[in-house]
Formats: sequence, structure tokens, C-alpha cells
Amino acid sequence: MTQRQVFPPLTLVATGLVCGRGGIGLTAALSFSVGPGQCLLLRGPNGSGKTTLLLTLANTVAPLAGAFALEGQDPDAGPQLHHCGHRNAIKPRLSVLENLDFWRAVNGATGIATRAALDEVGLGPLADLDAGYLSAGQSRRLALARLLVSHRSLWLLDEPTAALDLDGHALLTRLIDRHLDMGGLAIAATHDPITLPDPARMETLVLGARP
Ligand SMILES: Nc1ncnc2c1ncn2[C@@H]1O[C@H](COP(=O)(O)OP(=O)(O)OP(=O)(O)O)[C@@H](O)[C@H]1O
Repeated sequence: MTQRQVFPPLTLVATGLVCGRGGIGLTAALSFSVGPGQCLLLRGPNGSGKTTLLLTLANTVAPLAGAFALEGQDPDAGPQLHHCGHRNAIKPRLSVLENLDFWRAVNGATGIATRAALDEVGLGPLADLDAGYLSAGQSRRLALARLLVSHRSLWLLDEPTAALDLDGHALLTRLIDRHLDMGGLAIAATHDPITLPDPARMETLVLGARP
């Protein structure tokens, strides 16, 4: 249950959505909805279209058929989604803090302060290190920190646990759960288990093997 509706109450509705690459369909016609305080887990074998579905919902790849909409959106409210893709989009010559400041400037300073976000993901002590020196898991934590400084209703997360240690998994669970508490919504493609304290908040969509 949503504890306090900080984000606008949006619902992502997909109807007969077929996603693909290069004109080749990867998914069946998908119909689903994700409302405030809900998380949809995307599962399925390699190549089944999880990343492609996320890219489609991020308006990066055009759907082959069907449609989706973020219902309840105020057209004047600016971007409502943040896509956390496979790559961490880190600039190696900038410090960890400068990387996050950059993204906060690009996305709009609507979330929490950059130092607070770094503390939250455990990177506070590394704020002044060149980001190119971060380990794989630390780089992933920096990508997660971008979610916190950006304050977007809809999180699209592609393999968010990649390279994270057990503490990182717990961190991710905590971040998603708090986001849902605030009435946000999340869609996460993952091969790892993600378990929220309230399982009723989470649904799973399994994509099939590629024909
Ligand atoms: N331009 C293209 N033309 C044809 N097929 C493509 C093109 N670009 C990507 N593909 C194929 O589309 C599929 C992409 O799958 P996608 O990355 O969405 O799957 P996934 O479920 O996220 O996989 P994984 O679990 O491995 O991350 C792959 O099989 C890839 O080879």
C-alpha cells in the first residue's frame, strides 16, 4: 500500500504491445498495467525482449504494434521516467560527485542532494575519486544514485542488481520499496530474485523464449 503519494498518481497501461528490433518481433502482444506503488518484474531467458521492452517504454525503440501510455500525466510536468540501462553512463574523468552533479543538472534538481544520494548508496567516502576507478558494483551504485537525484515517478531498471553484492541487493530492495511508498512505480528486468517486504506490491511478467 502506498504510504504517501509524493509522486503524481500515474498508471502505465500497455495494450497489445509488441516489441522488437530491426522490425523483428521479440515479444508477444503484451497487455499490462502498473499503478502507483506497484512494481513489475520482467523475467525471461536471454534475448526474450526484456531490455527491448524497457527501451520501448523509455521511448527509445518504437513498438511494432499496440500502444502504451502513462495515464494521469500532466503534459506540463516534464519527464516522468528514469531509465537505468545496462550501461552505467559514467564519465571516467569526472569525480563520482561531479558525475552525479552532472546528471542532477541534466535531469533537473528535483530529487535529493548529490552528497546525500552518494551516502545513501554507500559511495560517500569515494565522492572525490575519479569515477573511472570505481569497481563494477560501485559503478552500479552510482547509477542507482542517479535515480535518487532525479525524482521521477517511473523507474525503468535493466538488470539493476548486476555486479551488486548482497548489501547492494538489500540497498536496491530498500530504494525500490521507498519509491513505491511514495507512490512511484517501477519496472525491473532481472535474472535475480527481488523480494519486497510486501509481496502484493510486485507482479511478474514472464517473456517467452525467442522463436
Ligand atoms: N537490429 C536488430 N535486428 C535484429 N535483431 C536484433 C537487433 N538488435 C538486437 N537484436 C536482437 O534482439 C534481441 C534483444 O533482446 P533483449 O536485449 O531485449 O533481450 P533480454 O531479454 O533483455 O536479454 P538478456 O536477458 O540477455 O539481457 C537479441 O536477440 C538481439 O540479438
